[in-house]
Amino acid sequence: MTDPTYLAGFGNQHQSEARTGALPVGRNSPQRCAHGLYAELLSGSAFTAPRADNQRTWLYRRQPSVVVGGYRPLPHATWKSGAAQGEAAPPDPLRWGPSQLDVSDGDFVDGLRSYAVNGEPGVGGMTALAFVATRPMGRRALVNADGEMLVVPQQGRLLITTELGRLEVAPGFIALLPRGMAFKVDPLDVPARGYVCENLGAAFRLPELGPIGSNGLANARDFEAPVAWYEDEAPTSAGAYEIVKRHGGQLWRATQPHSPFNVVAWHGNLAPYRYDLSRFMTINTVSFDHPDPSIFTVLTSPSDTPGWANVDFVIFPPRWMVAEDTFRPPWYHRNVMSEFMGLVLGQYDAKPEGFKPGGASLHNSYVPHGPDAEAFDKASGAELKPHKLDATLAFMFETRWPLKPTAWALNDAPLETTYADCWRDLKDNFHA
Ligand SMILES: O=C(O)Cc1cc(O)ccc1O
Ligand SMILES: [Fe+2]
Repeated sequence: MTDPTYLAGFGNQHQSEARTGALPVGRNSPQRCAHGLYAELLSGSAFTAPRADNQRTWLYRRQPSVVVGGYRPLPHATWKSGAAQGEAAPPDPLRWGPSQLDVSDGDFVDGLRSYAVNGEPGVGGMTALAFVATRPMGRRALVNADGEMLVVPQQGRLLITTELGRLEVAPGFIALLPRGMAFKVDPLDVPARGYVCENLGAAFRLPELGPIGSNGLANARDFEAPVAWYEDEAPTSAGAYEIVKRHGGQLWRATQPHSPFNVVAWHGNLAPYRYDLSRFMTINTVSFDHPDPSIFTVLTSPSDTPGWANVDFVIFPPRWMVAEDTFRPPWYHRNVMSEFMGLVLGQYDAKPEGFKPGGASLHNSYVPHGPDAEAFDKASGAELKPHKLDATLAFMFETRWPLKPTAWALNDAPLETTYADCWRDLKDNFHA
């Protein structure tokens, strides 16, 4: 397929029509919509949320979403969400090798596996997941009524079809799929692999820039929403669609005789996006010391306490290291926030050898961690010339709530049993 076209800008009041005249002018709910369409409102916030946080989109579609059969439970062995679906595990650092690509043939939904969970669906928190997809979802769509889905492809391109249109993403991009909006994720290369953050809290937004000013980090104009697109099929020839719904921390399924991708026109500010992470304007020290990683925040889901994110999406992109008289990799630390990390490509400076693309780590609340012994030795002796960390892309889902690993993560994923050994050779070098 040709790359779909896009509308630029995060949070804008976008509008798009796939048939001329399908969008009503100057009103949302005309007595009769053009082309025989139905008007439907999708809200992302309470009606009375402050204007700056208010999100909603009007959909003009061939049939409304209410035309769907009754839902029945759909078992899923590895997609867990909410602290109640996690396991009690010792407060050790955890690390996994690349998530398995050779799981049995399946689509994006089949291939979702939660590493770690917190919060409660419908209340807040997040889930860190791996996905693998070896086939398209076909006539199957996912609606996550519990949370927004942030997709981080690691291997293989994806075509994501949403009610508002189509997005193509490759490794190095992210896709943001609003809570409650139907979508399907189809691999353009197989197998496709990556990570997902299921955000059960407030919708992701761009972080405040404070003294940075009015530009920088992820710039709003670089986020791309899809243009309207619908499956152009005759009602009689269509065949059933399976709607898989995430609701209350479990899956449900129903069938409907028509495609949910039947929105001919839409307008509003609740939209899916893709974002090319290479557009991130990275800021770092030009003097000394290692800044807090919050300086690399792409998107944040705030909690009700200012500054304490339900989840931050943070990246470690290619960048120049120029700090003088500084230990340049991350410092040793223990944080109240919990850190789930993944690696899209290359090496991560705190663990150049041990952390593999497609792998993951979990440093839970107050679990001590930092550079492995090899990275410490190298960085302590390095000549501090300007140095480009290149061909690398790591990321972190950082959350204020402790994370619980899942049974899959502890028993079936490629969990390393000797991770903590990477710090064993950090000797007592004290000399009085
Ligand atoms: O632990 C990690 O590797 C993530 C991290 C990176 C960094 O530069 C500073 C703090 C931090 O938690
Ligand atoms: Fe950390």
